[in-house]
Amino acid sequence: MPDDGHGPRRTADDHRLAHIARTIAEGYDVKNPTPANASATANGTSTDAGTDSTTTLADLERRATAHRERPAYGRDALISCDRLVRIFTTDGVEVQALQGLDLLVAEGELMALVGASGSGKSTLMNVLAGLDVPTAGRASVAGHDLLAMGAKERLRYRREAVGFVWQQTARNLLPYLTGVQNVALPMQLRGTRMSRSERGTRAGELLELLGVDDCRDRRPHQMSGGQQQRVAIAVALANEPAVLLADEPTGELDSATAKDIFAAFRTANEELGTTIVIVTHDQAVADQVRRTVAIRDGRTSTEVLRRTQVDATTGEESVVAREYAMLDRAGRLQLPAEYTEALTMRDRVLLELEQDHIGIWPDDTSSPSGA
Ligand SMILES: Nc1ncnc2c1ncn2[C@@H]1O[C@H](COP(=O)(O)OP(=O)(O)OP(=O)(O)O)[C@@H](O)[C@H]1O
Repeated sequence: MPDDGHGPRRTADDHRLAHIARTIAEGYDVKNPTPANASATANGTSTDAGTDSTTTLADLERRATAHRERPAYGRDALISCDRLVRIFTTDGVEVQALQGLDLLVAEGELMALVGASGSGKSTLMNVLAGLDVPTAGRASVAGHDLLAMGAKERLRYRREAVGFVWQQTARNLLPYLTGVQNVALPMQLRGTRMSRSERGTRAGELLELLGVDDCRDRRPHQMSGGQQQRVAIAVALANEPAVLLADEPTGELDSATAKDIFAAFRTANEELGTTIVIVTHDQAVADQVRRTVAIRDGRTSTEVLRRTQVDATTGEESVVAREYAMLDRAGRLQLPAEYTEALTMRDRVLLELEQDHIGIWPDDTSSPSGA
């Protein structure tokens, strides 16, 4: 570019170049760099749109097109949470219960959510259940935008798209109705064209599927805690929701009963194809699902995936579990506390890109020998 001593003079092409760069930077989410148009530093901050002196106009146009045409985040997922934030304000004090949480759940999954007390699990479940509205971010379930729903759609969403089972058995069932009446009630409230006897038949079938047909004519106080929870699952499934949410459904039960309840969720998942998300503290429950996502400080932090492996020589089956750390769209990675503590990693770490992995070392410049 010619410089006449009054600063660089811009040609028409330069203006076009600058315009395209702006388009990329604007349409392009700086928190969401892709290798094609930005890079992430070790602490997760992103650089600009990645232009340098060798970038040509054609490069920029290609990047702008690629950005426009990239598939939307979570497009194929049944549940999609995109940088979800929920801030509670009580007496002027702010609590960030969800701090940019990302989560995708595919249709037909049965997954567990775990995390320390106060990590944000119930807050997330309340958002997914349509009972609470996030402060920022995006969330959609079965095509419903949870931030944009009006009151009418929200009510319909809660009646038809999701079913929930709470920890407190008493919260799930109406005490003066029998098992079959409890299950038939959501169908009645939904206003389906089913006749009373059709509703009764479907309710009976669900109770049978979940192994509690003997609770048909009993009121909740005549059922055990485990039976109440299985009837509660039938209630939650009454309107064939796309998603079943359960917040500590085995929390009030002994471990043998908890196992039965989990088996009932598995039946619902396998027989009806319902997508199920279960919050649990119970490691035995978490161990029985293919995918367990851990939440830490209002964000998804690690994920355990289990798969069945068959020994080639003996033919024996075993379950192999692998733990993964979540890499968010800004390139941020939350390292497990036990790893960072074991190597006294704090504040800053050294990164090195290898051919098939990234090495992470403690910052040796902060030690006297490295200074
Ligand atoms: N309505 C509310 N008002 C103010 N703060 C809240 C509210 N609900 C939740 N919080 C706060 O948000 C944070 C996350 O709470 P949440 O109930 O989601 O955690 P959790 O992981 O479900 O915990 P637990 O396992 O104990 O149920 C906590 O610090 C909690 O005190």
